Amino acid sequence: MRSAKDFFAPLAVGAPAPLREIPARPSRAIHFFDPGNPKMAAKVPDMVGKVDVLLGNLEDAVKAENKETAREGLVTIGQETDFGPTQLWTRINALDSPWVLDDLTTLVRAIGDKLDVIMVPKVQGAEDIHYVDRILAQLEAKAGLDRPILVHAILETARGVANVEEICGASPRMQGLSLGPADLAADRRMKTTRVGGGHPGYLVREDPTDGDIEGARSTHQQDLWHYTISRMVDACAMHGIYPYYGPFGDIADVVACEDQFRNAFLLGCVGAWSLHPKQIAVANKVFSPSVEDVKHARRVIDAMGDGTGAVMLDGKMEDDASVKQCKVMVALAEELAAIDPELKSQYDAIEIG
Ligand SMILES: CC(C)(COP(=O)(O)OP(=O)(O)OC[C@H]1O[C@@H](n2cnc3c(N)ncnc32)[C@H](O)[C@@H]1OP(=O)(O)O)[C@@H](O)C(=O)NCCC(=O)NCCSC(=O)C[C@H](O)C(=O)O
Ligand SMILES: [Mg+2]
Repeated sequence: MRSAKDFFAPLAVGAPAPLREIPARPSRAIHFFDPGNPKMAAKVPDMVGKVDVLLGNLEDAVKAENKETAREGLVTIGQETDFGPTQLWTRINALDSPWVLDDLTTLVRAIGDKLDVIMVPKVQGAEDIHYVDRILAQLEAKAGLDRPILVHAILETARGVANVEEICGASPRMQGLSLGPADLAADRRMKTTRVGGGHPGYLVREDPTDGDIEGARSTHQQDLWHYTISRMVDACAMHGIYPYYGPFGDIADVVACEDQFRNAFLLGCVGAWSLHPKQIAVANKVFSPSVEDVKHARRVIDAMGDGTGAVMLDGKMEDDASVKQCKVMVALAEELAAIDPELKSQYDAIEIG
């Protein structure tokens, strides 16, 4: 068993000290690109400043024969690009794959100073995070880095979901969790064939009228991911890290994508993956509090004075607990306004009278 104090010490001589708090950096869209695909790579410089996170993907969706090209492509992009306010993340190959060791050793040495977060796929338990944690400390020491690279786990196996709390608390490097609905569905033997989103067969039907089971009865599609996202949100909140919805594979259906992202936002997620440039705008919209919500939150905070007691506002009771929710909303709006001038002007224009 480790002492709590062990978490304050680097895991390798010369490695940077672990962080005590994970910074709340805007990450509404984690935009995936294949660094070995010349067309996608060419679009990266223009995306800087327009998306919160650019993620060079090395794992699934990159063909086995292109793994080295993708890794080298990411090194070139990392070295040649000024990322400004945009974070640079990567998704490495799975820990049991033949590529992961080279992914880590190459990337930390070559672009460790640019990499903010390493996303680790198919994390099963704390042992996977401990493995990455120690290797990263050794590589950071060797590369002379002065800040730790953070780690993000994808929850995409039944074992990972069962161990979600210990995964989140396994290292001070843990930045957050994403749902990996496609791999998770396969691992759970769910009978779906999609990458995220709903399914028309997963529904509840209204009770029959007068026992007429053949009569017209409305149905309501349910959210396949509600349970997993809720578990992720609780585990992340408990450990002071951040939950994300993962991919929505139906690129053409931006309407359903927006709905799925919004469900995640309302439940507590801070962002989602974008697989195609058109999904960036969807995520940026959904994961930014609306002007109406920020206005209402500011009115409640204003009406609540020192934040204690109870008041009536627009016929509704507000108290210590509702003001706390409003502060979450306003704090997020302020973080986003700091990097998004358009949002800032919208929020600044709010009059709370
Ligand atoms: C989904 C795609 C294969 C679609 O690509 P394409 O058919 O080329 O789309 P378009 O013709 O509409 O593209 C228009 C132009 O935009 C460029 N493009 C497309 N996608 C991106 C991108 N992500 N970043 C940058 N640029 C992009 C195209 O090259 C076109 O350029 P041009 O011809 O010059 O105009 C493709 O979007 C794609 O591969 N996306 C990424 C897929 C991915 O990363 N998948 C892995 C994540 S999901 C996952 O792993 C599952 C998860 O782990 C789980 O278990 O659930
Ligand atoms: Mg996956």
